[in-house]
Amino acid sequence: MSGSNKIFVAVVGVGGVGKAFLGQLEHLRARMQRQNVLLELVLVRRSKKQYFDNFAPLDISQALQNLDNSGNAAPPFGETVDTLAKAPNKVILVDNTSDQEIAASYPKILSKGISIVTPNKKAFSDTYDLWSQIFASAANGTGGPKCGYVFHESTVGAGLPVISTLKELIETGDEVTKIEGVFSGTMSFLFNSFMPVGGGGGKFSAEVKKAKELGYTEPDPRDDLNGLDVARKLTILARIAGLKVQSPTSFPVESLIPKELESVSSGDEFLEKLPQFDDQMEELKLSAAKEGKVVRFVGSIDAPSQAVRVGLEKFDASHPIAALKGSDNIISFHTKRYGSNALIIQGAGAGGEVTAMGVTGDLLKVVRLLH
Ligand SMILES: NC(=O)C1=CN([C@@H]2O[C@H](COP(=O)(O)OP(=O)(O)OC[C@H]3O[C@@H](n4cnc5c(N)ncnc54)[C@H](OP(=O)(O)O)[C@@H]3O)[C@@H](O)[C@H]2O)C=CC1
Ligand SMILES: N[C@@H](CC=O)C(=O)O
Ligand code: NA
Repeated sequence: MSGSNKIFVAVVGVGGVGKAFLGQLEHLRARMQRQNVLLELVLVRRSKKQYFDNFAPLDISQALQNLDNSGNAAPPFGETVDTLAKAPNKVILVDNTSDQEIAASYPKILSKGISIVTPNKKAFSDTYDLWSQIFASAANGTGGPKCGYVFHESTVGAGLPVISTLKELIETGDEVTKIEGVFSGTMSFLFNSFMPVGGGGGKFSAEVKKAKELGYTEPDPRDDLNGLDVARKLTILARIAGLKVQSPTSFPVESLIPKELESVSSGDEFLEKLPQFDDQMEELKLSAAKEGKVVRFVGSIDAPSQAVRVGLEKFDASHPIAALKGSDNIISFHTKRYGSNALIIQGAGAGGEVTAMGVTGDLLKVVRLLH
């Protein structure tokens, strides 16, 4: 197989999503090989360790053991990027972390010709300036053919085709007037299980622990409960829709973090103390039940007024949002073309495998663009 048919893959972050991604990479590698494209895993990295053997291909099924047993202390991330930029083949960097510093270096990575696929929301929902720099440095932005490509489907709705759908609506000339729905797998799971239609449900704090165990929450679940994870997703969608949203804190975001726990120092301490506030959530449940309703955590973007909001809302039991199950997201695109019947996307919005699917799908898009 000629060198030009070879593409190097470097994986940073091997938690819930990263592990599932490695499994899917193995499957994709076998498929691509039949099409004469060789995907070679050449680097794996976690927070403190890195395994890299001068671009020698790693056995994907052994990569995690190699990292943990034979990996070296991770060098500064910038050094790793400089090494990857010298690769004899095209490189795709898969960022499966939620690291802000890695996210901030995307423009530099792309301008060195390295492509990026990622579920990390940080870069795309930070300042508008960083957003502009990323797409000014990307071959699928305005950066030119020597730059890398960037795709981030799993930053909204995990593997659900939310970003690709919104882009296609816009690129084919539709006018998006409103985007609304449930954008968090964690929040969906919490309210569906703590406040199900018809009554009952577990303690709120116990459901938060379950959501973490199921791999739905951010590494620190406070990033879900403070509404910021949903605010980041809405910032990303609003920007794709053409709104110059400056940051995920530039519009109203309702937090579910009890005032008394705002200053606790760690996620573990937060989870330990959260049961003390279950009564407050029970009150919320009872007051909605008195009106025959349930509460859900939703978000919306109104394009004409440029209004974005994130928070709790009450719904009748018959509403599709009230009837969601598990970690399901539901996202409605109201557009000129779709008229009074919105285009609706629904399905699991969190979890390792479904999130990795969006990342692997993005990797495939880059592979096709590079060939
Ligand atoms: N889980 C989900 O359902 C979804 C997640 N996402 C996004 O996917 C990303 C990963 O989530 P998830 O897998 O659940 O998170 P995890 O906490 O399970 O895994 C994070 C991984 O990133 C590694 N990591 C953290 N910081 C660094 C760093 N500076 N350098 C190298 N590696 C680092 C961690 O290292 P170590 O192993 O050493 O701790 C770990 O392997 C996040 O951005 C999240 O927002 C998006 C959609 C859905
Ligand atoms: N924590 C997030 C993970 C996916 O983006 C969520 O619960 O939706
Ligand atoms: Na998605």
